[in-house]
Amino acid sequence: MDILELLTTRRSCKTLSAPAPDELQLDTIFQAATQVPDHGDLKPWRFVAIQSEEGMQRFQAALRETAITLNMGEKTLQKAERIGKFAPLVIGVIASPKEGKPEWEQHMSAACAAYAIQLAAKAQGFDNVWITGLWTNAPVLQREFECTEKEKIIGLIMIGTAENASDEPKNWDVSEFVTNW
Ligand SMILES: Cc1cc2nc3c(=O)[nH]c(=O)nc-3n(C[C@H](O)[C@H](O)[C@H](O)COP(=O)(O)O)c2cc1C
Repeated sequence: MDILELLTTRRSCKTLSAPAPDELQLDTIFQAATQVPDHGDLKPWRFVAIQSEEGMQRFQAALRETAITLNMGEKTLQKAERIGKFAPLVIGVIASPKEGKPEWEQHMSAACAAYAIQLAAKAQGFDNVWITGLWTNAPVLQREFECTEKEKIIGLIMIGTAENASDEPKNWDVSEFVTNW
């Protein structure tokens, strides 16, 4: 896919099934993720790739535990089950700030890595969506991802093959967002 076409038409997808990227495609995704702007070359990110049966079970158990611990009722528990089976590949993106540059800059860099994951997956024919919510904020997944106090899970990128056609590109009138000097 042409890169400008990708950038100007990309949409998220929330109905994902197998296949997921293979090992080589996944490696390309991580090459893209680590090619992002990075002030001070601090590499303020790390990733957890969840795709094995055992990994998926661990992920599902963490979501279930989150819903139970937060005591948010049956609906949340059902949501946990749904998200646990959402996609054949989940990449947890963790902002991992280092000493040397402002923390907010490093979080931005990690966010760029998350977006690069989305783009590199899409460029190889795989749809995806970036989610967060109570799952990434609650302590259970932070414990499972072995996050330090400074680290933050900034996204779960759910990746797979779209079950439905992509949504239309947004085609905004960009003058709404742009001031010309
Ligand atoms: C940091 C971040 C967190 C997000 N968290 C969620 C989420 O928890 N649940 C959700 O449905 N969408 C979430 N989204 C939005 C989706 O990833 C997606 O952008 C949205 O559904 C719009 O689709 P589009 O990307 O095709 O415009 C999040 C986006 C970002 C950037």
